[in-house]
Amino acid sequence: MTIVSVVYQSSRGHTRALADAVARGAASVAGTEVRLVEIRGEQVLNGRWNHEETMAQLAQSDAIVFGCPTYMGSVSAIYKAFLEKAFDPWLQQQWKDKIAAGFTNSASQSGDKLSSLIQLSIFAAQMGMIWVGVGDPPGNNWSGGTANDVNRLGTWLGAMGQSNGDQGPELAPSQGDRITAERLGARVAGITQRWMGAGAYKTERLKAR
Ligand SMILES: Cc1cc2nc3c(=O)[nH]c(=O)nc-3n(C[C@H](O)[C@H](O)[C@H](O)COP(=O)(O)O)c2cc1C
Repeated sequence: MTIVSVVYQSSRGHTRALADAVARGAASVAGTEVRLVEIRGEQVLNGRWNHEETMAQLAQSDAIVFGCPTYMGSVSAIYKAFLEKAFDPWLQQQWKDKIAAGFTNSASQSGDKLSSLIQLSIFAAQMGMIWVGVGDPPGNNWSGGTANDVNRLGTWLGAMGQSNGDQGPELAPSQGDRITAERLGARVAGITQRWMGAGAYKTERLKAR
């Protein structure tokens, strides 16, 4: 079994919906154990995040998928406090060569969400991890497109979700965003199996048009 952890923070539930989708996708790959881990505000004390059980779980993981809402154009403060705790495993290069990926969610179509994915990917690079992006072509970029298209926000560094501020997580993010996150989870799990020598990974190709 390879272990994929999805470690996320969510205040209103939209990012949780994406985390659930990533976990669902990873679990669809046979031989993968998925761990869904929530970073919580009450775990931050005097500006420092800590939760030993979470850190122990992450140390055991072959892949870690990071996700949080975009707040003021960057990762949420609670999540940043968690990222800073990773200075401890960094000292022993504990997460080096684990597979990594990321996702974020915000209210605006852009909302400067890319900034959060850049932040997460730089973090993963600092940790010596191997970053996996979204492997899907863009959707919703033509007259017949809809928010239910796969990769409807046209992003590759990580998965994005857009959630209207007046809708709860039962409605937002869109089905397209959820499917994109699910497919990222499956991609991470498959690549992790190949990386760990535990299984084959078949690259999807598109037919010539
Ligand atoms: C403090 C704060 C800052 C925010 N900053 C942004 C932002 O920069 N861009 C954006 O599009 N939405 C922004 N939002 C909206 C949230 O990203 C959005 O409500 C998101 O769905 C919250 O995710 P959650 O439901 O997982 O908590 C902000 C919300 C809050 C509370």
